[in-house]
Amino acid sequence: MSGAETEEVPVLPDPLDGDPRLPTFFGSSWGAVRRFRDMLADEGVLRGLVGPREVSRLWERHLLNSAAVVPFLPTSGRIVDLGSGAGLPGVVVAAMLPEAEVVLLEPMERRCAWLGEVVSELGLPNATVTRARAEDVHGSLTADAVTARAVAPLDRLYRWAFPLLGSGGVLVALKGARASDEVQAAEKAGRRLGGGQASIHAAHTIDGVDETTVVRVVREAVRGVR
Ligand SMILES: C[S@@+](CC[C@H](N)C(=O)[O-])C[C@H]1O[C@@H](n2cnc3c(N)ncnc32)[C@H](O)[C@@H]1O
Repeated sequence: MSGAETEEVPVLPDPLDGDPRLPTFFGSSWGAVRRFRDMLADEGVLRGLVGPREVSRLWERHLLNSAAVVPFLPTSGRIVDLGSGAGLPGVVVAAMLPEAEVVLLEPMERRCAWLGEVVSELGLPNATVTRARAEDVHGSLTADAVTARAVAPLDRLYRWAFPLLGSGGVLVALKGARASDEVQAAEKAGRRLGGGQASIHAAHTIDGVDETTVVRVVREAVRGVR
């Protein structure tokens, strides 16, 4: 093969594919989550929404990682997935929390088209797609909770997410190993914007799968905050 040709990435099997603990873990959302996994592995890769190397770790790195936010969310009300991208964690959240209304907020047209197809294919009546940047829907979109994965550093997330939340609303962000540094660095900005104390959690899904770091912040004061 000449150097100019596209590199073929061998698709390795996902060690968790076929693991009997997955249907048990996902319960009634299993069918939808399983179909979402297949869509990501096929069309998601072809359309450049997921890297080919991710196919062998879709369960651990993406789907279980997304499911890890669910225990930190309200089970009803409106949840906005800010910067939903390929639908992570929003699609998984919508499948697992059928009583909640989930808004997949994403500015990129191509990703919104994908999200619309996923919602329709999975038959998720509680999920909708909104094409916008978070800062452009301040004042017109409100939420009881906002989720965000791999979108922006915390201080920027506070600026984008808090105006969507009323008092008592929660921001639930999936973060990496440096979450506590980020929390510290963003503390002043968070307080100024009406956020309470951020808590950091190691979220467990199934044994043998890396825990996910979740940062949860409740929005306290709303009046007078800019
Ligand atoms: C790195 S991707 C992560 C996507 C997905 N959350 C995931 O974990 O796979 C970041 C996403 O945030 C979106 N984004 C960037 N700025 C945004 C903004 N101001 N408001 C809403 N979404 C934004 C991008 O279009 C992109 O789809």
